[in-house]
Amino acid sequence: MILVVDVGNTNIVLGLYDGPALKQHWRLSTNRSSTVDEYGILLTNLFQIAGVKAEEIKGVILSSVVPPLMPTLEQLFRKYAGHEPLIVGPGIKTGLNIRYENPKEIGADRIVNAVAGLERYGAPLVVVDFGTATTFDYIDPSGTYLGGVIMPGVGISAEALYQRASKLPRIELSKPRHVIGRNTVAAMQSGIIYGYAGQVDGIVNRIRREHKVEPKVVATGGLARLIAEETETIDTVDEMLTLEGLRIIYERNV
Ligand SMILES: Nc1ncnc2c1ncn2[C@@H]1O[C@H](COP(=O)(O)OP(=O)(O)O)[C@@H](O)[C@H]1O
Ligand SMILES: CC(C)(COP(=O)(O)O)[C@@H](O)C(=O)NCCC(=O)O
Ligand SMILES: [K+]
Repeated sequence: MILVVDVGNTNIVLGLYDGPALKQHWRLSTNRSSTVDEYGILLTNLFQIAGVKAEEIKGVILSSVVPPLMPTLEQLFRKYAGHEPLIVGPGIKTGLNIRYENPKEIGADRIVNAVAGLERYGAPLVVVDFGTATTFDYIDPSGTYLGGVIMPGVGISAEALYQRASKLPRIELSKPRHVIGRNTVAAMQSGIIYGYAGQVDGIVNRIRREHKVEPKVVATGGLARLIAEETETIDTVDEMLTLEGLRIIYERNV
């Protein structure tokens, strides 16, 4: 079995693959101050609950967009999973042809999503990842990664309203029944959810026009399902896309 790990700004998602089959997956919060042993306790408990022995793990692959956590995580997998993790970054074979001005600048999660997306859905393709930030990645009809769009995430957008306007509360990210809110919370939920869906459709339609393509559009990330239901342009939600990409990249490097 191999352990795949995606470190985002909000969550660390782990998956355990037996060949191509995802056996288990877990979500931890990304805590920049947790120690190796604190994460180690979590990992050990998760393995124990799932009935997995550390010896069964043949390798670990890690993608991260949180550089300060890297030393802790590298040590974590050395100490608690018995492996030096393969890190998605310079020197690794992804099989993806990239045309970003500076490929080193792209978040590893975006590369991983593009690899899995291309493998599963083909090109042309847009992958939308609803994480702390929302990212769009565009792969042209020839299968080349061209770049994309980064916008404030759904959670960040809601948080900004609460932080900056005295009378606006923190809200639950759920769909209101109507677009016209008749109280503050419903009005804010409408703005965030329906507004966000409109932004996503706006970006995808702009990509279509600028590139004269009809790409397949796949969404992933913590909040994908909530928003995708309200959009007109997202075709599929694939929650495990990032984990799948990590598994594919691992196999391309062993
Ligand atoms: N299964 C879930 N259901 C609902 N919300 C979720 C779920 N997982 C994550 N979220 C929320 O989605 C947001 C983005 O999460 P995630 O995709 O893990 O971000 P990142 O990759 O940046 O760490 C966060 O606000 C998180 O609380
Ligand atoms: C855009 C991101 C912050 C998204 O991260 P996430 O929301 O998954 O935590 C991350 O992919 C990142 O830090 N990217 C570097 C800039 C770039 O991709 O060009
Ligand atoms: K992510």
